[in-house]
Amino acid sequence: MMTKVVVALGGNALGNNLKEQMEAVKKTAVNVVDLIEEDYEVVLAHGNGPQAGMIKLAMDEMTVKDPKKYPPVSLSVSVAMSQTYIGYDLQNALREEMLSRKLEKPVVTIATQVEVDPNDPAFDKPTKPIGRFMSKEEAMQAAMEKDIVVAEDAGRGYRQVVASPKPQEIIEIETINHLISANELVITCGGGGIPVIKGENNHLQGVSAVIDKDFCSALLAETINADFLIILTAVEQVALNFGTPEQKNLAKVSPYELQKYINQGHFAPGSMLPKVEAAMNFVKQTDKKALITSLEKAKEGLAGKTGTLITSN
Ligand SMILES: Nc1ncnc2c1ncn2[C@@H]1O[C@H](COP(=O)(O)OP(=O)(O)O)[C@@H](O)[C@H]1O
Ligand SMILES: NC(=O)OP(=O)(O)O
Repeated sequence: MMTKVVVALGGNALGNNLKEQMEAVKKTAVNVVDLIEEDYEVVLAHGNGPQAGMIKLAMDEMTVKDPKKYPPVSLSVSVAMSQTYIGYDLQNALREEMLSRKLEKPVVTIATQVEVDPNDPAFDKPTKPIGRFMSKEEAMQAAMEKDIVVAEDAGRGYRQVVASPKPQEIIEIETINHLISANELVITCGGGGIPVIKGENNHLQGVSAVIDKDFCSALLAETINADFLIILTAVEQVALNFGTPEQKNLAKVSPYELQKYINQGHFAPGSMLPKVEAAMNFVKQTDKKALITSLEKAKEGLAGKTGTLITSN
């Protein structure tokens, strides 16, 4: 039996704009195809914060200029656009990398909708950073002029923040399972999925939110019965006292210990916190393993040589 792994790609795997993304996905493809060559059954998910924010901002600016010609585009549609645009680049880079290694594996991006609870308290408190980073002054001006909420993002500058409800159910799960069984490389749950609520007559209504891709990847991993959830980001290991002289990297940690470290405030909200919470919840729910490491170290991490392994054993 192959080991099934859900790989969640972070911002550094995709870059912040079209040009950066085109370059970044080439390196991402090399690292992902390395795992496929090692006989892992890989299912890919990815973030979309910079991209969804960029698309929404561009659409809003057009609407302000000429609302008749350019009617407003909702955030859920911007998320849908970001899924396809990122999936398109990733899909192409993966296809090219696999063919260069004589691997014949079809690769497909699924426009994935994810149900959220309309009563999720997250709708009343925007926390998810999207779009580009701004200075404090720029952010305050944007908040006044564009009717958006802004907040400081983990010590890295200011960004727009939007509601981020928890993912409840992946609508296209049957298709995802079907394509995995058919040995396809599936890209799904991009940007945490298009957030929808169930309406009347089977209608799925998009809602104004961006789901956290780490939580959605954990739900995906649990739902498809994955053996491993791998969250790839810009750091090789999760750390205590991150960025201080007392920094201590974690190699192996139990959900119980992680909860203790979360309570002690070691992980920045909006950056490392959702990753450790998603990994911890997956391990608690399934008794399987999760790994947090960098894109470049994914293969070594799976071989137990680096990264932060979250396991109950
Ligand atoms: N305790 C911590 N240990 C390691 N990294 C941390 C910690 N707290 C915050 N970080 C920061 O969180 C970043 C990952 O979050 P982010 O960049 O938002 O994720 P993504 O890769 O999904 O875009 C790391 O690159 C690091 O700078
Ligand atoms: N949707 C989401 O979590 O995107 P980022 O990983 O880019 O923040």
